This record gives sequence, C-alpha cells and structure tokens, in this order.
Amino acid sequence: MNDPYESLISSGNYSFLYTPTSIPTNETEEYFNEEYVGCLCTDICRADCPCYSRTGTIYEDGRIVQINDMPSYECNANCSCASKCSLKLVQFGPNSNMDIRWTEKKGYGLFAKSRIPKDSFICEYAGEIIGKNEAELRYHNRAVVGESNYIFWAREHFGDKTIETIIDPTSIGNIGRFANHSCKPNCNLLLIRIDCAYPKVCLFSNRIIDAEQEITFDYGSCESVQPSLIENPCHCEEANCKGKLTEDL
Ligand SMILES: C[S@@+](CC[C@H](N)C(=O)[O-])C[C@H]1O[C@@H](n2cnc3c(N)ncnc32)[C@H](O)[C@@H]1O
Repeated sequence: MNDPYESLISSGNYSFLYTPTSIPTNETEEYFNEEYVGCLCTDICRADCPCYSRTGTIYEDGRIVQINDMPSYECNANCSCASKCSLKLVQFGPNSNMDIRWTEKKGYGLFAKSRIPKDSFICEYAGEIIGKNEAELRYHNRAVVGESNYIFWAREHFGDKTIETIIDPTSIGNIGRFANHSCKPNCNLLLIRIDCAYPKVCLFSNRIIDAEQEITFDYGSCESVQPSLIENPCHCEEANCKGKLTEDL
C-alpha cells in the first residue's frame, strides 16, 4: 500500500500512533486472519470472475463506476488477475493530495490540496478493530471527561444476521480520523472487504471536491448508532445543518 501520510503524522504534534490500515486487538484477532479464495483470472476480472460476481462495487480508472446493493469485495493476494484489475483500488492506499489543517470550530480537519473527482477513493477510516464491550467502555471513558469521540460503529445486515465492525482510531489510526462531520457531506462511506472478514471503512467522494475544500462525511451514516452521552453543536455551516453533532461515529 502506498501511504504518504505516515511521515506527516509521525513528525507532527499528534497524540496517536500511525497505522495505514485497521488492525485487530486480542479480542478481535480471531477473525482477522480469515483469508478469501482468489480468482483464477489471467488479466482484468470480468463478469465471469467469482470476485466480480460477488461484489457490489466495480472501479474503472480509480473511481467507482458501478455500485449495487451487495457487500463489496476487492480482489486479494490469492487472486491471479492483473495487478491493476478493476476490483482493486482501496488496497493501493489513500488519495495523496490531502492535508490536515486546524479549523476554527471543529479542531483539526482533512482538506483537499487539489481537485478530487467524484466517486474517488479518499482514504480508509483506520484504527483498532475492537469488540462491543470495549467500545462502550472506551466511549464512556472519553465522554465523561468531555473528550471527542473517534469510535466508528458500523452495522451490516445480511438476511436476519447483523455484523458489527467497530473501529477506534483514538490511539492508533490514520489520516481518516481527521475527517469531520457535515450535514451535507462530500463523501460517503463504503465497507469493503479485501483480505479478511472485517471490512475496511472507506471514504469515497460523492461529488467533485475542489482544492482547499474540507473533506467530510455524515457521522450518522452507515447505521453507526450509539447512545449519545454528550451534546456537541455541529459547526458544518451547511444550510440543512441539524445543529447538533451526533457523537455517534
Ligand atoms: C473523528 S474526530 C474529527 C477530527 C477532530 N476534529 C480532531 O481534531 O481530531 C470527531 C470530533 O471532531 C469534532 N467535530 C467533527 N465534526 C464536527 C462538526 N461538524 N462540528 C463540530 N465539531 C465537529 C468533534 O469534537 C468530534 O467529536
């Protein structure tokens, strides 16, 4: 993975360790090493490829061109297809034209240094993958001392089964942890599986993002619901702003 942000963050005055992608804790590592069977394609994967037919997301030239209401997978290390097949994008790393800047009312934020096309991969929201009890404890401990919440709680429904993936980038994370909330966000979240059963929580642009614009997503999306312990005003300054920040990443 090509990730240009490790040195930016390691040399800055930030209080967390860097990881380019999400990592397990003792509690979650059991499912982390589950591998997916690879395809036998010899070039670019097409409709007859098993990876192609099971994924909801297809890319072309680094952007999403097709998205269906199905779980999303990329080709993985066990696949024999071309290194740049249309089912590989997130695994090559984040958009390299972003910067962390201090904002007036929201703390740090993530900004585009140059124009980013619609449907582009921005970055993973990476951190420790933790269990439910640990998430509730960490969330509570930070909330009672008035600290910002970084824990993201994703729920996916497969028939009558619900799978939860909880990411905490508070102490170990990547550039995604600087993305602020907006009530009119320019990014959506997609859960993409590559090489293990836990999905990567990924930000994709939902419109053109011009240079100098802040990169945002909706903290209330992806069914990330947690009981709110603190009420923070939202400072996204959009016309449709709900006024309150859902501290329910
Ligand atoms: C995932 S962090 C985002 C990065 C954070 N601003 C920082 O300095 O590290 C989430 C926290 O950022 C702040 N935040 C994010 N979006 C905001 C918004 N629209 N209005 C006010 N505060 C916001 C809140 O303190 C929230 O708990």
